[in-house]
Amino acid sequence: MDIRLIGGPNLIELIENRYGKSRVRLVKVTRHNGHHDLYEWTVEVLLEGDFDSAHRVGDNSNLLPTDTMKNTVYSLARSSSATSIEKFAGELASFLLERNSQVSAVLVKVESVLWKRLTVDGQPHPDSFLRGSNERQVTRLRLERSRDCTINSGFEELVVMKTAKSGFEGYIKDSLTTLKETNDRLFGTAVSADWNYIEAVTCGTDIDFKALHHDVRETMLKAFADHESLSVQHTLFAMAEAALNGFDAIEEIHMVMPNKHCLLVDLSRFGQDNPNEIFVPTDEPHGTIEARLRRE
Ligand SMILES: O=c1[nH]c(=O)c2[nH]c(=O)[nH]c2[nH]1
Repeated sequence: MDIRLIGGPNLIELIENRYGKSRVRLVKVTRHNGHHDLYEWTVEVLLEGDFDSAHRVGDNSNLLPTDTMKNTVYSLARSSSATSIEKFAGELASFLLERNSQVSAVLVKVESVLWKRLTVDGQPHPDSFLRGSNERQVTRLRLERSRDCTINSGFEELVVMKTAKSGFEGYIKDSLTTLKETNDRLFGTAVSADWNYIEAVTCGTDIDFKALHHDVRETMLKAFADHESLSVQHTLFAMAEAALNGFDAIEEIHMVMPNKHCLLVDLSRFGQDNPNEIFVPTDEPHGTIEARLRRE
């Protein structure tokens, strides 16, 4: 079959487009009397709207430069009193919608790395901080001109390990199976979870997003720790189920849990036993377990 087209030019439809600035990084210090607060955020801002003529004929008259969007992030960070990434994302989206009639929707993603206050001589230090881990809080907010708003929040790379109550047995065995069944293995993972807030939360003005995030995370961690795990899939479900049962504010959760294998070292070559004490942690290859859950 000849798949080349013959005939004249076609009418081409621009089905979808958005543009903006990514990886806008900022550190903000809020100087209170007696102590400072520290935030490190990475922001992405994308606009959707009437940009047909820019793509079709190079008419830039409807384009707000992405450079201006970057400046808007910094300027708003200075004037805003938002302490949660959700509030800041909402303010940024509203600001851009109000000033740009050609824009139909604004998408803002904010990632926050975790700076913890240093404890010195048993006391929280007023102005020194510790970068704990690579865990990030993330929010993705979409604000439409109609004022419809969706907020998806969560965390990435929350690294955890269980040294008991984890096994993997009863799986398919075929001619290529080498994995040994076990009812006692290490279960290490870097959890990424994101959840959608219900409309009442998204539109609420006095929602404490930081407290909500903290409580959802704690609930998931407790489920991880307490779970009698028959597989990563089993524990992922238990963690998401605990969050969905614990928080009416959440309607759907998406989770990714890589299985960071720890392989038992064979010490019999040295005449030693190895009762599940010495392992080799491996980065690659790793299992990938992913699911999306919601309340029925
Ligand atoms: O919890 C697990 N789930 C799997 O699907 C799987 N596959 C595998 O090789 N090990 C594991 N562990």
